[in-house]
Amino acid sequence: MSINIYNTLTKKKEPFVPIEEGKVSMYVCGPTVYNYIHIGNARPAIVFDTVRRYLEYKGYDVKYVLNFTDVDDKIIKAANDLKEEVGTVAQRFIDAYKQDVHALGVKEAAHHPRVTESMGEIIDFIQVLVEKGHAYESEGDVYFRTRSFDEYGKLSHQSIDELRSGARIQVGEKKDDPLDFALWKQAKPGEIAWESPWGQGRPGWHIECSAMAKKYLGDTIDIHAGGQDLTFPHHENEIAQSEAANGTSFARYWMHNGYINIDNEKMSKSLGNFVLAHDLIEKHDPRVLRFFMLSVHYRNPINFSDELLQGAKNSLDRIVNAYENLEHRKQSSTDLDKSQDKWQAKLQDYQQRFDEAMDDDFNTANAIAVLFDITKDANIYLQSDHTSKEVIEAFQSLLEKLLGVLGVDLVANTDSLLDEEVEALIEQRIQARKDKNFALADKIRDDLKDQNIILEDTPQGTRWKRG
Ligand SMILES: Nc1ncnc2c1ncn2[C@@H]1O[C@H](COP(=O)(O)OP(=O)(O)OP(=O)(O)O)[C@@H](O)[C@H]1O
Ligand SMILES: [Zn+2]
Repeated sequence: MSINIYNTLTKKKEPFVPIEEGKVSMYVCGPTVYNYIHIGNARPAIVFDTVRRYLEYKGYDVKYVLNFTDVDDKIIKAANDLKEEVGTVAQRFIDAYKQDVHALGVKEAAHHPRVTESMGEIIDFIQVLVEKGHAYESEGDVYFRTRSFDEYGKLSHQSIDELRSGARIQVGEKKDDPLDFALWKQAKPGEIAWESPWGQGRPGWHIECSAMAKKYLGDTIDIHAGGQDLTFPHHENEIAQSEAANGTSFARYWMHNGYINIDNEKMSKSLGNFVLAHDLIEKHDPRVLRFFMLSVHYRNPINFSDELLQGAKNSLDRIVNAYENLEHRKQSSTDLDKSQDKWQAKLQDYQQRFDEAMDDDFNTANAIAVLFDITKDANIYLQSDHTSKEVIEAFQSLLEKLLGVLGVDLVANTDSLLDEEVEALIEQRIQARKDKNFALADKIRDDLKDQNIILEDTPQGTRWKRG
């Protein structure tokens, strides 16, 4: 059976057919890095990582790209408030993002493009739009001419007339039509800026994703994803820019996750009703947060509460306990068990049911229900007088494999080192080298690498970063 994906573009579940057999290109809109992420921001990171993991489990080679918006109004404001450089603030929160999502079991992306490192591609992209008559300069700004793109509104299923009736030109905007949007913004005095054919300025938000997706994944990508609030205007505008410039379809499947709410209101930085992922991870095993997110279908809203999180913890504990009981029982098990075939067949059936749930638009809630059934059966099996090592191992390896698809390790993840711990290890390594204990120095370097921490020895000393 094929994987069916709910496509926001068609409002239907459609069988997934990649552009190139066996390969999937996936672009996920990443964070604007001016603050720590809250658990709402963690939701797209976790659900689309799970989509990726399932595609990989099904044998696809997935190229996953997630961008960082490292210059925009909010970051500039944060930098001014903190009296720091924009780049310093952005780097701090990129590191924090990587640390948080790594702790949450999110696999590393193939590329993490940043706006400030993609200025050439962004300017070229805007130039093509200007040349093709889809964009115009106005007093140092450049705007996309929305009415030049006939299909504008197709993702959010709104007609251009409906959209226009609600739009107003804001003070300071120099555009012809209220629906036009900025591709390039002239710099205000003293603001961070880049040189362009239209003078000093910086890109608008939407254009970065069109330019970076093209650079890393080509004109047409398989899956484009993000939170539901990005559907309009961000993704609508990405489609307009990319299809107008490239003359071909931009993304075949558009996926959007639902919100994490608090008291039925969207968790957001601006409302101040947020729980930082970082704080939650310090108090709870990060696997619980991941498991909690996946216990609801990704398109449904989640109303966050401590009780729900506790419920997820109890559920995960049940699975982990069964796994550990299997481990204990393994030693006293023999190879002689006549019921072996029956259990092996049952386990195969469970895997099939898990796959069916995931094939149905990545229904992790139903997939987790299958994991509970396996757990229940494992407990029943453990009550038999005679248990077979092979059946025990089959139970364990199925649980490992299927939880692995959900990105949940059966063994607690202790590898999210704090900055101070990394620095202490680096000190130890420096000492080891002074002592000519190169074996220890290399071991520390390798251990850190396993934790996604890269060391760089420079004449000024050892620098480190999260990979
Ligand atoms: N409450 C939420 N539930 C689920 N996803 C969310 C929530 N808030 C933001 N997202 C998603 O998080 C990702 C990161 O977005 P970004 O850093 O731009 O956050 P944001 O939208 O500015 O957050 P906020 O709304 O808190 O200001 C986006 O895909 C966005 O759709
Ligand atoms: Zn985007």
